[in-house]
Amino acid sequence: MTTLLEVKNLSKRFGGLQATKNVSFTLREGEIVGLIGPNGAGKTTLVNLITGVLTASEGSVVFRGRDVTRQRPFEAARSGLARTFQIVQPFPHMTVLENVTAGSLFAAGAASRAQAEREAMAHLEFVGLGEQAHRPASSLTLPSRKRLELAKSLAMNPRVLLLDEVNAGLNTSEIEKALALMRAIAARGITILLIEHLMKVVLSLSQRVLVLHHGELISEGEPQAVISDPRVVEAYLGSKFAARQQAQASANGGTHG
Ligand SMILES: Nc1ncnc2c1ncn2[C@@H]1O[C@H](COP(=O)(O)OP(=O)(O)OP(=O)(O)O)[C@@H](O)[C@H]1O
Repeated sequence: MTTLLEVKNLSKRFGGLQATKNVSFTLREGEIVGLIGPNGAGKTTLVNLITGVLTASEGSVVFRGRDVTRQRPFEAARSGLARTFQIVQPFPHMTVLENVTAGSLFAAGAASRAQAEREAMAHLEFVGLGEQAHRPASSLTLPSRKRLELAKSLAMNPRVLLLDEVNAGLNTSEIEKALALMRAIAARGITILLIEHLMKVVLSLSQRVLVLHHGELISEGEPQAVISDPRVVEAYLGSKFAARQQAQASANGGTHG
């Protein structure tokens, strides 16, 4: 699998606070990689560094073979590195459709406003917001705003999509729909880095998982190996989660064996 994104020794200090420290990892074409860790671990900071919202104190980001460490957010988006924001901020007075159309026009792929609108509508249908296209963005519920955020980033025609807690606040049936949506995005060939607190989502989607703690990458690998890593259990998952997983694994083993 081709390496798309290479993060090398990325560090960010805010005054005396080390938000990320020497973080290195790669994303390969077509992968879904989960990024987990406790609150304040540095996950959003990492996404901000990769997309040029923040400038790294040290380290580099290479995207499709090009050093993009110093690129600005709009350059990152146009180059195929799109992201969602944890705090969703649509243009409230614009309709849902207008919000996404702005993304299509900005990505410069659209030849005209009419084409941008057609593309935007397709993205809205894809994320399940087709029927709300003509409502003001401010009238959407939080889960729908998260879907709008997703449609806006898809309008950039990304190669890599960095998703920052797009599933927060969803109920059980909405989570099932969200899982299907993430899979459909991956099936389009888009590589996904998924910041996510819902372990059910992380475990069902990710081929690999990265774990940040106090700004450092403390574990990386296949999901099952990562969640049984004692450092991850101690720093993030807790012993109750580990015990539940173990019980579930032996129950499944019993069924199949
Ligand atoms: N602009 C900033 N200025 C100063 N400190 C910051 C800034 N942004 C983040 N931090 C600090 O950096 C650390 C990492 O924060 P970050 O938001 O990246 O964590 P996170 O893993 O995304 O957390 P959460 O799961 O709560 O979203 C925190 O201690 C946070 O307070």
